[in-house]
Amino acid sequence: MADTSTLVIGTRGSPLALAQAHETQERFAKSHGWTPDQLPLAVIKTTGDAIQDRPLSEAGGKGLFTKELDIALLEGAIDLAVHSAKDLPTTLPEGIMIAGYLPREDVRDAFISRRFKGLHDLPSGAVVGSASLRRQAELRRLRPDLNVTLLRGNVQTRLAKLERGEVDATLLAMAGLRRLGLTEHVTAVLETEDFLPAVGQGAIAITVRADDERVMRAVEPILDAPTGHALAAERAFLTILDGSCRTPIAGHAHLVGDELVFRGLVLRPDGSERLEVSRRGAVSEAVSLGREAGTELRTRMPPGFLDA
Ligand SMILES: NCc1[nH]cc(CCC(=O)O)c1CC(=O)O
Repeated sequence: MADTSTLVIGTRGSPLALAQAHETQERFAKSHGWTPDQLPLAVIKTTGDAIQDRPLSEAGGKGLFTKELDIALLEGAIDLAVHSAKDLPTTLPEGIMIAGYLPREDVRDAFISRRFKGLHDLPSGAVVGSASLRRQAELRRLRPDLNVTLLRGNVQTRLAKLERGEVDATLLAMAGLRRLGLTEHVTAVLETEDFLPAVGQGAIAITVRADDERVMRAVEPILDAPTGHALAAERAFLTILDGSCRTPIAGHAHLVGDELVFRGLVLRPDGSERLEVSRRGAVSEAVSLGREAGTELRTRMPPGFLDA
């Protein structure tokens, strides 16, 4: 391994992943005065990057974006990995842990269209593309008259498909658009009350080797505690419901004063049914709060809901 003042950052190669890795370097520069050459980037291609034609839920789920980075961490080729928290599986491989999260970006989803001002201005039959089961199901629930289709690719690819007229509208995370400097494309921002984000949306997770205290100590000053509390609740909620990665699930926690306020929901993929839960509690209870919310939804779900 390199000397004590060098850490190799592992990242995927997509423009968003690179922006997140650069943000991590900048936060190290601010808090430690480290220059980018002390934090070299190792760009690692993941299985998920190669799959463009199918929903990832069908191809094998979230681990597709993390497996190669996990291996690089465990082999010592990198010292930390930078991920969109939203894309991290609930269970990580033995020997790897989440050190924490950078301060969260905007958690909301954006509505993007060239011709229509908002979700409710879309004419019946309009084509709305998304790769997210959660967004597809919420769209179908709010507007059963729309033609909701699969739209894959990275953020830029999706915007290009929209420009070419392949779809009338799409939804993307504000966080990614902000980090890429692409907010000029946003037509309307969907408030969390109306359109609940995915668990982890807007947060950047840093993973490390579970036994590497040197790296953990170095990373600690750039981590954000409020984001950590929110993510603890959200990920605990997801863990309880994660029976199938084909289930549309949303969950969001945030601090109000020193209290954690959480909302979560599950939907049938066709949008015909939607179950919602909310909880408030102390930050110290973040994990049990998330678990209880998940358990409540499980008990309220009709048989077969998760397999629909
Ligand atoms: N699954 C793709 C993905 N993973 C993270 C983001 C955006 C950034 C974030 O949510 O933190 C996106 C694109 C999107 O949902 O628009």
